Amino acid sequence: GPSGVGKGTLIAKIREGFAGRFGFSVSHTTRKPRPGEVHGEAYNFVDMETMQKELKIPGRFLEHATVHGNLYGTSQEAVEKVRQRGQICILDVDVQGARQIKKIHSDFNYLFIAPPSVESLEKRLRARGTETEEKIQTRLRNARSEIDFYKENVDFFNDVLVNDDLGLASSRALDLMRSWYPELVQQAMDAPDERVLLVSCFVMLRVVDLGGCLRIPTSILRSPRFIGGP
Ligand SMILES: Nc1ncnc2c1ncn2[C@@H]1O[C@H](COP(=O)(O)OP(=O)(O)OP(=O)(O)O)[C@@H](O)[C@H]1O
Repeated sequence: GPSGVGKGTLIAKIREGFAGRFGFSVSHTTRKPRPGEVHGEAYNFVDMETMQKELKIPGRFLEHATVHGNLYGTSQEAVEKVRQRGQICILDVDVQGARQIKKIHSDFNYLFIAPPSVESLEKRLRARGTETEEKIQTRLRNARSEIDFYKENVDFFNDVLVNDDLGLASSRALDLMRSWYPELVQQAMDAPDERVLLVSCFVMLRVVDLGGCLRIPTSILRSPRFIGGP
């Protein structure tokens, strides 16, 4: 999706929603870090000369693009690192990047994040306060062409998500991940639940009570949760 549509925000929500199950591949970029962005976490920040050299190495990058005068790229190594940790890899790329990756990996899932309108996108870019007026205008022009690509190539994407209300969009994103990766649902069902905790409490209370140190009222012990009775 276009710059400022909320890709980073929604990726964070997905990763929070399925703790440890999704990994974010770290892209390379020649753009300058924004305040608070850490090298190797937000991006691998490199200079133009280094990036151009690395792009010439066959198989080093899955995709690369020049966006707003800066080079961005996803290395094969970044994706492999995430997979080796047993995580589902999320790639945060623009439409140009997605088109290159799809030539190699048609088996990946492609999600287009759309703004409710170009006007709302403009508001968000301004509110984020990270761009100059000139950059905002360039990003809006690019956004219009990305939205046009989506409209003309709906089948390119496995799905589209309109990032309107953040709470609703996040919950739709989580539902979509559950439908794409059913193992996420299975793992949640396999996780220990409160019944295990209750049984442990019961066993502990019984042991303590047998020692005569604790008097548990019989009304509690007879409650249906305390299966063993007094
Ligand atoms: N649903 C939403 N409603 C209002 N504001 C939002 C919503 N989603 C994200 N934002 C805000 O919009 C701004 C842009 O979001 P974000 O940085 O996640 O976009 P992005 O698509 O990752 O942009 P870029 O590609 O430029 O990195 C941020 O300030 C974010 O807090």
